[in-house]
Amino acid sequence: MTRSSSPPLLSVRGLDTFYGSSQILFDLSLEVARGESVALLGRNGAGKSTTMKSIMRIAPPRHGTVAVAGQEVSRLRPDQIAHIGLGYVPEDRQVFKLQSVEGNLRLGMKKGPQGRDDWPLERLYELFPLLAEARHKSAGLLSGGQQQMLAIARALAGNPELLLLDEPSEGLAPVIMDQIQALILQLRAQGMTLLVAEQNMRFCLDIASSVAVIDHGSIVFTGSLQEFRANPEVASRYLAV
Ligand SMILES: Nc1ncnc2c1ncn2[C@@H]1O[C@H](COP(=O)(O)OP(=O)(O)OP(=O)(O)O)[C@@H](O)[C@H]1O
Repeated sequence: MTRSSSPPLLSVRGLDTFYGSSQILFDLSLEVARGESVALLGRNGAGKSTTMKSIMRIAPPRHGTVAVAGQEVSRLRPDQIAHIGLGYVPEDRQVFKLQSVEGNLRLGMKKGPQGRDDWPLERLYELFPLLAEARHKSAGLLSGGQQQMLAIARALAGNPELLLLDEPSEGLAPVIMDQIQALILQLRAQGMTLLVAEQNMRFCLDIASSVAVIDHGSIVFTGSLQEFRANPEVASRYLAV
C-alpha cells in the first residue's frame, strides 16, 4: 500500500502461523506506510488477533518475515524488539489492575527508536484528560472505556512509531466508542501510523486511510478507503454487514 520508494514502516511477508497443528494464517502479507492508518477488517475468527500477535512475535510465525522500517524483526533479540517502535494494545487491554493509572503509564515508559522521548506524562495527560483526573486510582476500578484509553496511553508511553490496536471498540458503549474514535483521529492528526484490527466496520472506516480485509487467515482485499468504498461486494462477501 506504500507509494513511496523508502521501505514501508511495516512490511509483513508470507506469514504462516500455527497454533499447535492448526494453521491460522496462510501466506499473509501486509504493508503499512509511514503516516497511514490501515484498518484490518475481518469477521470473528478470521485471524486479525493472530496477525497482530504474529507481528509482535507473541505468536511467532512458522514462515514469513516482518520488517519495521526495513529492519527484519525476527533477526532481533527481544530487548531490541522492545525499542524498534511498535506499540501494541491487545484485545483484552491487559492493564495492571492493582497498579494506579500513573503506575501503569510509568511501567509503559521507554525510549523509542533513536532514543525518541516524545510522550512525557504531561503530553499523555493532555491527550487523555480523564486519565489525568484518575491518575491515583487503581486501574482495576476504571470503566472499560477508561481502561482502553489507559492501554492506548501506556502503549504511547513507549514512544512507538506504529501503533497496533486490536479491536479497540470491543465491548464499549457507542458513546465511549465515539470518544476512542476521536482519540485515534487526534493521534492520526499528530502523525501516528496505525494498524487497527476491527470487526466493527463503521468504527474503523472513519479512522482509516487504507483497508485490508482478512478471511480465513488470508488477505483477500487491500486498497485505499476510496477503493474499498467503491467495491461494496468486498464488505458483503467477507464482512458481517
Ligand atoms: N491460542 C489459540 N489456540 C488455538 N486456536 C486459537 C488460539 N487463538 C485463536 N485461535 C483460533 O484461531 C482463529 C483465528 O483467531 P483470531 O483470534 O486471530 O481471530 P480474530 O479475527 O481476531 O477474531 P476475534 O474477533 O474473535 O478476536 C480462530 O479460529 C480461533 O479459534
